[in-house]
Amino acid sequence: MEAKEWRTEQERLNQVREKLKARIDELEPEITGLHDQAAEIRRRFWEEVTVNTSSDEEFEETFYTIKQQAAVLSERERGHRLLTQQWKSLNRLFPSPYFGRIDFLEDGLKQSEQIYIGVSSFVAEDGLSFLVYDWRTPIASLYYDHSPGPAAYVTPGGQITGMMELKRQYQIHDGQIRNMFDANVTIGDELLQQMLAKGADSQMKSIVSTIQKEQNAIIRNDHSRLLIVQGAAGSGKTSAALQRVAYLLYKNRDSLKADQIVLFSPNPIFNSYVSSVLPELGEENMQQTTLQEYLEYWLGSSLRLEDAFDQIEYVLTAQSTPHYEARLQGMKYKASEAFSKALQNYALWLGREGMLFNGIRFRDRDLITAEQMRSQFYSYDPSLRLANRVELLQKWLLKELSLMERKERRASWVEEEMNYLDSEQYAEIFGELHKDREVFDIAERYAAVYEKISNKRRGDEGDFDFAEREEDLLSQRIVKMGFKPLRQSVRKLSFIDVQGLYAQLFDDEATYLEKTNEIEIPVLWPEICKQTKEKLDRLELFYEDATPYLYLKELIEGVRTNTEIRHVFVDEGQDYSPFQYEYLKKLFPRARMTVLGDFGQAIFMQATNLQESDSPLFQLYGEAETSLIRLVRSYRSAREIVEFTKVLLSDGSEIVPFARSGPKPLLVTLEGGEKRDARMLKDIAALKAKGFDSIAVITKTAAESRVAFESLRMQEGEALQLITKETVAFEKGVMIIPVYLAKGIEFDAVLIYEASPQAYGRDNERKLLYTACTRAMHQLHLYTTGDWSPFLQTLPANLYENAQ
Ligand SMILES: Nc1ncnc2c1ncn2[C@@H]1O[C@H](COP(=O)(O)OP(=O)(O)OP(=O)(O)O)[C@@H](O)[C@H]1O
Repeated sequence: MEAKEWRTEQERLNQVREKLKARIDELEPEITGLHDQAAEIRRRFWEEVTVNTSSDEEFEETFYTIKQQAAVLSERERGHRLLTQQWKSLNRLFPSPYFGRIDFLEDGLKQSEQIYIGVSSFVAEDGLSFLVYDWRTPIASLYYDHSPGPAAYVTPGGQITGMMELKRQYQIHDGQIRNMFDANVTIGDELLQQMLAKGADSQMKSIVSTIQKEQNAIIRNDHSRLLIVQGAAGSGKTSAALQRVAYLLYKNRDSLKADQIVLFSPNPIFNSYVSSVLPELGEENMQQTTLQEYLEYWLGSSLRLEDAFDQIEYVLTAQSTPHYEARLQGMKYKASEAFSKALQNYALWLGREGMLFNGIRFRDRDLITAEQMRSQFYSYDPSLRLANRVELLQKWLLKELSLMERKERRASWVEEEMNYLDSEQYAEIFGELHKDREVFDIAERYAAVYEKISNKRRGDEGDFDFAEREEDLLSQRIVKMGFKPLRQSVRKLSFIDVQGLYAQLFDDEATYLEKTNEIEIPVLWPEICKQTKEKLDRLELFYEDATPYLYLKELIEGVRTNTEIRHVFVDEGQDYSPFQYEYLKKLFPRARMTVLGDFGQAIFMQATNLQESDSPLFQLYGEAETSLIRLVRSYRSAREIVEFTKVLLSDGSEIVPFARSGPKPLLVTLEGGEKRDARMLKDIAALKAKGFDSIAVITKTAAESRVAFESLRMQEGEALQLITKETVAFEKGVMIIPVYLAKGIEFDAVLIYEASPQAYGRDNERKLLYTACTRAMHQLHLYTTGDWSPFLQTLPANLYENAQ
């Protein structure tokens, strides 16, 4: 580019920075001023108001001055908050105020406008001219969606068309333009090249300056109830999702708060990996959770839930244990739509017969038996939904309990208890009584005044003496305390034996078919029943049972919902079952959903294909409200790695590598584990020397990770981090990690610990190997101490290098 052009741009940059600086300097005293004012108001709050409650008028006066004072305080605080936000965003802009520019001539206008785009907007003192446009403004979408030539963008007022005369990208550091490119086709590959050539980090980075057109469509999708993104490994799904959160927060800033958005992540480590992107963009983080956390929360403490990682560890390591096949069949079946239908039919059956209840017992006596509940339950109108009948039963139980409670006051244990109350309990009850007494006294005074004014004598009920009632009240209190847990458990619906109801499904084949109208069940059903029931008997639940169990619970008890949440994001969406989606939809009835995933990385048994037209996801909200966007360009890995990994997948042909070159993957064969470990340590040292500081040794399972960790450490592998399912964050360096915990994360170099047929031989292990290899950005090594996995043996030899 011409030197003159550079000079002009640098001058403009200097001017913008001067204005930024001036505004920052202007804001600082204002912020301090407001802060001090608010602090002062808080300090002297009570001095400024005179509290006087001697008469109604004084009380009212006091009330209003307090209210007024509180309003002044909150206004100062709000002002302070807003200015601080502004100050922060200006400071974020200062070192690098923008990354892009477009010159756009709108149809019908004579002069084109120069639009500079950065991470937030900056308006000149006149309050009208934008020196920098926020990347989320409607006009900024031109930058991502178009190349120079005819272009259009959509505003709330309609579409604006015109001609893009220039599209330019900048790399600016500390106020200096380091690089400048005029882009023509896509957003300059040069800048993207440079971004992608950088090293991996322990925290994900924002991609605002190089968002690609198809990613922009994900970010700005406003119309779909459900947006599905199927994208190859490294195609920027997670990146686009996080930018989308930032966009939604900006676009709906008056109505949407960050805590109304929830992201379901594959594991806790991923949570920390992505947690810095939004703050980097000046936004607060959304809520982040894992499905496991949610399931545990709703299940409560009555059952211990196996976690998804223990489940996958079982799938990958327990092949030779008895009844493995049955468990696998069970996992698949329990995640299927057929099972969800079966549960719905079961609920209909329960509407007619077979409900199970837990009787209510008190002091070793049956107060209300399960049988009584059952006959009461089935006495209600059978056309009512189960949940409505449960509600009626609950009301009935509470009423019955009140009647019983009243009767219970005369029981002999109550009198005994009164005598044996220890002083603390007595004091507590007496304290309560005292409060009652105050109420009682007021009522007495009121009644007396009323009597005098109306000249009417009150009825007999007012004529008692408080002292006489003390004993009565004491016994009332004692029984009430005894009944409290009973009432609480009725409110929590503990009288429904959900566990028994779920277990009863697994009694035997004939009754299962009868209760559910099912026709086809897994071949090894008897063994599946046995495993499920044994687990339940131990008050535990397999991971695959958790969602069906909660689903059944809700069919019976009614649905629980969270109406606060407006957007649900599900990352690694291929790992959720149709059941789990159904559950999330019910749980968040007011939310839109964005599901991001890659069926090529579906490593859990309950996987859902996201893109097939018969995918159950399309039925979730109906096809009319669902959009599917596919991402096929892979940005993470160097071209040679993408060429290699895409052939690993049987249907990966549509994955397109980004043109960034690196060494071919290296396949290293060694004799024995000791030699392999020694070679790996040597290779790690060499990779570090090349400047790679995020290196992962990826194993198939957690068990293998532990072995690898010990063995490499014994051979002097210094500073290795072992990553387990409990790890919540990681640092750059060398880590040993099972593949299912490395999901969604990336490393400069990846070393596959053992790529033998034993490790990656079965069909479901193909995707596991693919997932592991696609974590590599720049370099990929695979090791074996025997033969190579069949998935590697069939790869064309020109895709990799060999070493001994
Ligand atoms: N438009 C972009 N500009 C710059 N970098 C990008 C862009 N899109 C993606 N990347 C980079 O590519 C890498 C992979 O992105 P990301 O993790 O979002 O992909 P993903 O599709 O979620 O991958 P996976 O399915 O493997 O978890 C990241 O380093 C990300 O920064």
